[in-house]
This record gives sequence, C-alpha cells and structure tokens, in this order.
Amino acid sequence: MSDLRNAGRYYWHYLKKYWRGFIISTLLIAFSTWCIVVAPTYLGRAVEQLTTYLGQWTNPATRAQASLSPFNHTLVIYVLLYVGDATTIFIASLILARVTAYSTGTMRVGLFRKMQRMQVKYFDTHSDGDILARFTSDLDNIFNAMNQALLEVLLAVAQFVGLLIVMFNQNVTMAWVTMASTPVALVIAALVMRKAGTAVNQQQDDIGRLNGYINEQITGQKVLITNGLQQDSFRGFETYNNQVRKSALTGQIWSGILNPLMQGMSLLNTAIVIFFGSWLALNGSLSKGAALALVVVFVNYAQQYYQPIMSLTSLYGMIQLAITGARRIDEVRNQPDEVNPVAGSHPDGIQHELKIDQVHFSYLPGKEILHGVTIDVQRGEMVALVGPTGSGKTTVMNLLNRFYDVDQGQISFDGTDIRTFDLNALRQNVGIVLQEPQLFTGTIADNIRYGDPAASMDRVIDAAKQANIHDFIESLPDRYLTRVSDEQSIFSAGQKQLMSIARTILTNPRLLILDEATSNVDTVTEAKIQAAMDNVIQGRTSFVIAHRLKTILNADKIVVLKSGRIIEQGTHAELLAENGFYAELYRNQMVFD
Ligand SMILES: Nc1ncnc2c1ncn2[C@@H]1O[C@H](COP(=O)(O)OP(=O)(O)OP(=O)(O)O)[C@@H](O)[C@H]1O
Repeated sequence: MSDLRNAGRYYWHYLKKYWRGFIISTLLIAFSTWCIVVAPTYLGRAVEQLTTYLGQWTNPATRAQASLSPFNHTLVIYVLLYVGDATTIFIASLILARVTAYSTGTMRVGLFRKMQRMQVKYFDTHSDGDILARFTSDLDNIFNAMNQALLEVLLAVAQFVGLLIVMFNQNVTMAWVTMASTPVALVIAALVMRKAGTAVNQQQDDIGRLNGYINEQITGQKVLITNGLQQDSFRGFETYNNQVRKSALTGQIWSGILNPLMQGMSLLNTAIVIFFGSWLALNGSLSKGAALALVVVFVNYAQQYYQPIMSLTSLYGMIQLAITGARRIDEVRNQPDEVNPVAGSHPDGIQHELKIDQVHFSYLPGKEILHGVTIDVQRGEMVALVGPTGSGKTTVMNLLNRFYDVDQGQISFDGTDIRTFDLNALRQNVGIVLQEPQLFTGTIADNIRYGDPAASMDRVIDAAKQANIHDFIESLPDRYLTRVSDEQSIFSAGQKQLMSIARTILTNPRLLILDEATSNVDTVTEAKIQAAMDNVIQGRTSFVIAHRLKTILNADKIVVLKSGRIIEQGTHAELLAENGFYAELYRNQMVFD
C-alpha cells in the first residue's frame, strides 16, 4: 500500500500541472456517462410512441391523427445521445493523450536533471544498465499505463458514481444490499494486489539487473572474445533471463487472477440481490408486482456494479507496472543531491597552498580506505602520487574536487575548507584528465571545447597544439569538424588521452589532476603524452597519479601511499636516498624499462 501511496504522490507531482485538462476530461466523461445512462429511456419512449402510432394507424377512426413525428423526434435525440457520447469520449481521449505525452516527457526531463545533480556514489554503486532501465522500461510502462488506463479509470469512476446515484435514487435498502459484498471484494483485491505488487517490483528489479548484465557484456565484448568466454557469458545471461521470466510469470499470474476473482464476486453479488429481493417480495410491504420489478432492476444494477471494478482490475497488470515504475524512478528522485553550500564562496585558484589535512575516508561504512592522509602542496608545485594498486591514489583525487566528501580532517585551498566553496566554482578551478578519457557525440572541436562551449576556434586549435594532437586532427578529411562519439571513435587510446588533455588545457584550471595512462600506448604516443602533460602542468599546481615512475622524476614532491597511509614523502632524490619502498619500486621499473 505504501507503494500505491508513493505512486499517487509521484503522479500527482507531475499531473497537477494539467488539472485543467483533467477537469475538462472529467466533465466530458460525466457528460458521456449521462448520455449512456439516459439513452435507454429514450429508446423506451420511442418504442412506446411507435406502439401508439401503430395503434392509431391501424384504427380507421384514428388514422388521421396518427403521426410519426414524436417517434422521429425521440429517435433523433436517441442517436444524438450516442453521437454525443462517442464525440465527448474522443475529445477526452485526445486531451488525456496530450496530458500523458507531456507529463511523461516532464518525468524524463526530471529524471535526467536529477542524474546531473546526484552524487557520484550513486553511479559507482549502480550498473549503467539498471540506470538506463529506469529511463526506458520504467518510463515506457508509465507511458503505456497512462495512455491506456487514464481514460478507463476516469470512465470507470464516472460510471461507478453514476450507478451509485441511480441506485440510491431507486431504493436505498436494495442499494445497500447491492453494495454489501464490497468489503469482501476490497479485502480480496488488497491481498491479491499486495502479492502482485511484490512480484512486479521483483520483475522490474530483475529487468534492471538483466539490462546491467547485457550492458556489461556488450562493453566487455572484446575481453570475452579474447578469453573465449562466450559460453560463460551466455550462461550468465540465461541465469538473469530466467529470473526475469520467473518473476514476470509470477507477476502476471497475480495480476491476472484479480479479474476472474472480481467476476466471481459479481456473480455472488447478483445472487445476494436476487435472494434478498425475493425475500422482500415475499415478506416486505411492497406489492408483489412492484417488488418483482425492483428485483429485475437491481439484478441489472448488481451486474453493472462490478463492471467498473472489473475494467480496472483487467488493467491492473499494467497499472501495477506503472506503480513499480514510479517507485523505481522515485528511488532515484529521492537520492541525495551533491552537497552545495548556500551562497558558497568562489575560490580564487590556489594563491599559496593546498592542504590535505589528516583526511580519513571510507566509501562504505566501517571500511576505511584513507587513514589520516596529510599532504601539503605549495602553489605551482607538482605532486606525484605513487603506490601499489588499491592504495588509495584515485580516492585522493576523488576527494579533491568533491566527488566524495572526507569523513574526518579537511582539504583546503589557502586555508579555506573546499566544502565551503560553491561546488561549480570549485570544479571550475580543478581540471581532471582521467585514465579512461571520454568522448562525446559531436565534432572534434566540440569535444575539445566541452568545458567551455563558447571558446573560439583559435583557442581550440591552440589547446590541441599544446596537447600534441593538432597534426593528427589536421590529417583528417574534415579536420576539427570530424564527427566522433565514444563508441565510434577514430582515436587510439593514446590519442583519446591527448584529446582529454587538450580539453583540460582549454579550461585553464588552477589545480590539475592527471591520472596517468601511459601504460597501454606505444613509445611515440607515450612521448607525446609526456610532452603534453609537461605543457599542461607548467605553472599550475598539479597532482599526478603516476604508474610509470620515469614520468615523475621532476616532481616537487612524491607521495608514496600504501593501504591508505602515506609511508614515504619527498623528492625523487630524497626517496632514493631513503632506500625504502619507493627506491625498490623505482629499481624494479628501471629493470623492465
Ligand atoms: N566506489 C567505491 N566503493 C567502494 N570501494 C571502493 C570504491 N572505489 C575504490 N574503492 C576501494 O578503495 C580502495 C582504494 O582504491 P583506489 O581506486 O583509490 O586505488 P588506486 O591506488 O587508485 O588503485 P589503482 O592504481 O589500481 O588505480 C580499494 O580497496 C578499492 O577497492
């Protein structure tokens, strides 16, 4: 039930904007219900008028008075009522289709905007496929349900209310008798809906996991092929696919069982009405004829009474998917945003020093990764972070531009805690060249000016020259206007890295973080990357996460991390003289080089 409440809140949030459309549709639907309810009375009147006409016409004495015009008149009204019903339903469905298209469009925008505000932690802990499923399968389910069910729901409600009014107008006791089975039906419906809800939730979560798996297998296809793991990959797929099949089947069974159960309740209801009506005919104060007429009328109502409920339950599978979709999208909406201080100050680069002061940090509660790390960096200095894999180098980088916040201690620019800076302003001061650079769909020029879309072509070319990628770009037929995307990249891994360096150079950051990725490129490209890095580092305060020690020999400070602790710190010469961990690491690498 809490899912239902939350879904209600979720839909209200997006639909309240369209209240006018709803009111107009509701009025139109009320009018169409009135047409349908009133039409049979005109049919009865028409039959009565035709009988009168035939009686007069067959009698020579009255034949002159016989006229078909009252009958024709009634028949026209009867036809108009049905035309009115069809037209109003058509207009209402158009309005609701518009509401559906606009509101699901707004939901998509809301979800996308939320993604941009969310903490990096969410993306680190959820698979891309699962996140994508919320945009695709969940939003599609919501769209389908709204498209098909919204009109039906409004119609069913109007029909139900109309029927209650008519029943209570006719006979209050019989109206209560007709409604007597409602509590039992509600309890049954609530129980089944609960089961169906759990199953459909499971189904959507399983679909998210399946998508995540497929996404991972597509991304890692080359690794799979190289290692001959296609069969294992397929087995993994089968496991996830079977889970989806099982939960989808369970969901369908529970959702599908509701409609037959309500049909059974409808039959039971009719039996109750016949039984009580007959008792009333035999024992009540009404004349036998009137009581019998009442039974006939109410048997009719009893059958109609469950119609709206049944039409809602036949849509239940779809509605449940939409409720689950709302839950999964709401889950994202409820994720905490990045913490951005109100009226945060703007850092003016790093005038004197950057200090990482006694920093403790854990990604997961109780599993500390950094244990009191302290690093002092003077303006313009280059610091190299060195250490075995998993020692915490990338984690330090993650803290410097607040992908994550420290648990204890602080990071400060010129004595000011970076958590007090406006988040955007802080990030404008920090440039990062990631180990796995990303390209976006667009031209090469667009990709270089990604951080500053207004940058002139001259600045783009200048950045590309400094990054040593200009000559390659010039060799392409469309040069800077060549279209690229991350999947259809024309760049090698090393060239992609150079593109990423060009992008960072263009934004002119005060603090630079380079996650060095020279290990998987040829020596010529490596030299180019090294030269580009030297260009970009010049005159800036910088952190370099170094995997190849020969690239950091000139660093002002080399910080050696091991298991989240600093074990050595100094210049290359100092650390060699110390003859500790770094010296050994260096000697080992020199052997290979
Ligand atoms: N998002 C995350 N959630 C939980 N733990 C994480 C996360 N990212 C990293 N870790 C853990 O934090 C520790 C430090 O990881 P980190 O990526 O900082 O190491 P690193 O020194 O940069 O390694 P490498 O040289 O391999 O890049 C590792 O034990 C890792 O398992």
